[in-house]
Amino acid sequence: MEAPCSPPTAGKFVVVGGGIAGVTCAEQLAINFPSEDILLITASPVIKAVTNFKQVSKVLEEFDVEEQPSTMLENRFPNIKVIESGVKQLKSKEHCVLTEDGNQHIYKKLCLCAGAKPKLICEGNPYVLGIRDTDSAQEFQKQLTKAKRIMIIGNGGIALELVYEIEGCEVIWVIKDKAIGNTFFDAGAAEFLTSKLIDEKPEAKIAQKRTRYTTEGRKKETQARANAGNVGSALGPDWHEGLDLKGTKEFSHKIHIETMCEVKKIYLQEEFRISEKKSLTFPRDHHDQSVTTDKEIWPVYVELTNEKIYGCDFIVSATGVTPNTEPFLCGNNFDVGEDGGLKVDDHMHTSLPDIYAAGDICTAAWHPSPVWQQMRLWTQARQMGWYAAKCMAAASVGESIDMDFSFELFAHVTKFFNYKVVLLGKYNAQGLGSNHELLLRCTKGQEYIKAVLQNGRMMGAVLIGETDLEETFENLILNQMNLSAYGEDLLDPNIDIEDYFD
Ligand SMILES: Cc1cc2nc3c(=O)[nH]c(=O)nc-3n(C[C@H](O)[C@H](O)[C@H](O)COP(=O)(O)OP(=O)(O)OC[C@H]3O[C@@H](n4cnc5c(N)ncnc54)[C@H](O)[C@@H]3O)c2cc1C
Ligand SMILES: NC(=O)C1=CN([C@@H]2O[C@H](COP(=O)(O)OP(=O)(O)OC[C@H]3O[C@@H](n4cnc5c(N)ncnc54)[C@H](O)[C@@H]3O)[C@@H](O)[C@H]2O)C=CC1
Repeated sequence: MEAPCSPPTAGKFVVVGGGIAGVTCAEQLAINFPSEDILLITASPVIKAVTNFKQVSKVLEEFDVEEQPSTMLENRFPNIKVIESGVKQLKSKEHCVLTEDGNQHIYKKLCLCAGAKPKLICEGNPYVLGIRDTDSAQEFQKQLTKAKRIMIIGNGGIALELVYEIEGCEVIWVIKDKAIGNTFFDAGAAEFLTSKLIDEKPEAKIAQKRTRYTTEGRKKETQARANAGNVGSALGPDWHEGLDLKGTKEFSHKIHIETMCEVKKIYLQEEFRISEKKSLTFPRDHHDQSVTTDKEIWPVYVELTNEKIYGCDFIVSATGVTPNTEPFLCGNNFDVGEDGGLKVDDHMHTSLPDIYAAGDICTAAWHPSPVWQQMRLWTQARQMGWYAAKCMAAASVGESIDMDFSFELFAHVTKFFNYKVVLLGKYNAQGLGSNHELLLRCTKGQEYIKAVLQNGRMMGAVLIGETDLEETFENLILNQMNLSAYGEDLLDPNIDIEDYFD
């Protein structure tokens, strides 16, 4: 039996989670309350720090991410104390969290930033891998060095990055949709990108550029993980640049895409032999020789809903994430979103008193701006962590603050297939129904530009390549100017639209 928590008189600001959301929140609290101790409780001793933060435009931001030992955070902010232990229980009525190391911590205000974990298609199958943190990425790399063929399930960010990066191994990519990259792109953008996948060898890998992983403290981390059974922080931009993603063979892309289907059944080798079913060879095109033969015996076989069966060395389930809410739910009556996240209002407050949440763990349940939506991304984890701290600080002195400007417009800048990709607002016309029009400009191998308009106003955009249009488009979406008079001139390459609107 645990000792009961004492009443919340001497409570601190407590933040749970050492990812971008938790660290940003703790840092902001430390700045707001320099004479108070801020407690950051995290299951792993390495924390994620945002460095080289750059506000590229009003809402677009870029930054590097560093994995650092938690002592570095304590050195930078002497009033932050990091506790390296997983939270195993929350007693919200008593304002208290219990950690794996047997201690309890009283809070006056708590922010839960425990992130999310991969939502695997077949939990517990040793041949199904998910990628989330440094350890799972390294495990994937290790398996890949022995692999001749793998299967990737899913059509979001991780799958897109992997299919482009993996070399020397056959990849069967299974997607539910007609076109690749459904979480980020429509069919037009997908076609633009697919040509890059098929026509071209991947560019030479540049040295690890943006995410720097320190090795200090890793032994300790493994130990903490073994005790707590928790995952580390999520990887982020350029996570694969430090990994050599090579299979056993010497060739670049060998990808076969199975569209509009899902996994029906996974067979282990012996199970498959007994079933007497037949598996397919890797589909080869006219100028291509398959490197695997009909005679291969695979450790695992996958039957798809289109009845095709392929054998492979292992399967990557890149099928989204589930918020890490488990240790916090028992005995606490949180409102939980359909996606399993803790619902938060426009002040990042959950449904329980004095408990806030930010980053991948939460579900934005406020009435959003017409051109913003939640996506579980690095940038939103930072923005939410920062804003949650501001709200906690204001509430603790009886004040309230306005919603941060970053929630006015969805803005994401990333890289796919070595192209710069900028997504703004309702970039895929999400929720706009049929009442919208699209303006497109595409130069094969160079750029793909799509503007989404509704009633003459720009609602979103996809910019692939070095288009230099992000700031102008951001302004056009924010100011909701009526663009009807400009028609297709808006994307005419001979018109300098920056001058047009300045
Ligand atoms: C492979 C990969 C690539 C990605 N690439 C991009 C990208 O290019 N751009 C982008 O914007 N986003 C990207 N993302 C998404 C991005 O990484 C996440 O949205 C973001 O990092 C979430 O931050 P977070 O702080 O909410 O959670 P996390 O980073 O998951 O941090 C959660 C923290 O909570 C701790 N924790 C968990 N449970 C407990 C507990 N019970 N007690 C105490 N501590 C606990 C964990 O140890 C961890 O420190 C990528 C994700 C992955 C997996
Ligand atoms: N460059 C970037 O911005 C990147 C962002 N990320 C983020 O990291 C997180 C994890 O990435 P992903 O796992 O790729 O998630 P995701 O949410 O981006 O994509 C999940 C994909 O899996 C598919 N899917 C879901 N269930 C399925 C099933 N049972 N069978 C087949 N397909 C299924 C969905 O249709 C979707 O295409 C996400 O929040 C993502 O946004 C990841 C990599 C890169």
